[in-house]
Amino acid sequence: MGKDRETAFEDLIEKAGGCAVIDGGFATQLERHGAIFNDPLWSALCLIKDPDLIKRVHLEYLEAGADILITSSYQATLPGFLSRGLSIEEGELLLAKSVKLAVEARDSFWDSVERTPGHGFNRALVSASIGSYGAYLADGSEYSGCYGPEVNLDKLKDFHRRRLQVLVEAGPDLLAFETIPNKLEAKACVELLEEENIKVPAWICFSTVDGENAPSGESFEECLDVINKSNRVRAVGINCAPPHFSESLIYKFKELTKKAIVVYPNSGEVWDGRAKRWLPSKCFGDDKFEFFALRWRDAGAKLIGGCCRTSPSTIQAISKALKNGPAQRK
Ligand SMILES: C[S+](C)CC[C@H](N)C(=O)O
Ligand SMILES: N[C@@H](CCS)C(=O)O
Ligand SMILES: [Zn+2]
Repeated sequence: MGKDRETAFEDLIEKAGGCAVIDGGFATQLERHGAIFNDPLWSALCLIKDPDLIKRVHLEYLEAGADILITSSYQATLPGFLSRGLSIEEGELLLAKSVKLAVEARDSFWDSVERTPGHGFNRALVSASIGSYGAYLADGSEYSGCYGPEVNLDKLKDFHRRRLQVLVEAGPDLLAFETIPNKLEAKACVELLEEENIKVPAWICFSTVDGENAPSGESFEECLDVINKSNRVRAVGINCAPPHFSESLIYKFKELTKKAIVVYPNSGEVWDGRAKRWLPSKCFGDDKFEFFALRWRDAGAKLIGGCCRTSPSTIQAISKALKNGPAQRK
């Protein structure tokens, strides 16, 4: 990996004025366009059924001002694809395709704005999503951290290994481990990055349900201890948790790590893993995200975006708050 690629992450944060904007809920936006994910593959179904829609949603987030696109691979796994009758080769092609679609969207968007004076956009980076084991289980355990006694470190590493290799081979700028719910899985990710000699900069994000600890009940102090040992992890934070938890967690993480801090909360709604639906609960709108984004930046976050149930308009509100938004092209 060349020097430019190694520093692309830090360079982007600097170019963005000290705080880069991540995109918003990806599955959410696919669903708004009519995709249906009542399925163990959840949004990865779209990689099979409607890849053009994936590209369209990436473009919508770029238009909204996202500096970083997260790929559609959150729940795309080889065992998941195999259980649908696909071959290993077909599954690997779909994983690579998730990166390709985001890179194509980024490149075509950048081609279209690059020469417009004062456009206000940055050339976005593509972060390959690696959802937790709990996401694959599709039983809500990315929010409980309860993987059961038979799941050990080796099992988690085996689960993540081949997908990680295929995604890295496809050439993303970054890696996004998302909704990690316990220390064991954080350790598996860290060890895997080392064992596989992964040079692509990674972030690791935890979910939380109490706003203080990982969903497993383990403290972030012990979780971050594991992560701080790795130079391959460049940022750490929280995703898909209610936004009102973010500020105090940024302060907590600042005490626990020197790594860049990343937050991309959901809307505040709660996922019912059994019923596979979002429960109506306290929900924060775009105006609140605009307000919160400044507080998160002031608290020290370097990457800010949205997760489930947020949309391009949420990202536009965040971008407006953090950098006066991109010039509107419409
Ligand atoms: C981030 S959650 C809403 C993703 C969906 C979940 N893993 C499931 O399949 O039920
Ligand atoms: N990147 C995924 C995260 C789900 S928690 C998405 O936005 O759909
Ligand atoms: Zn989410």
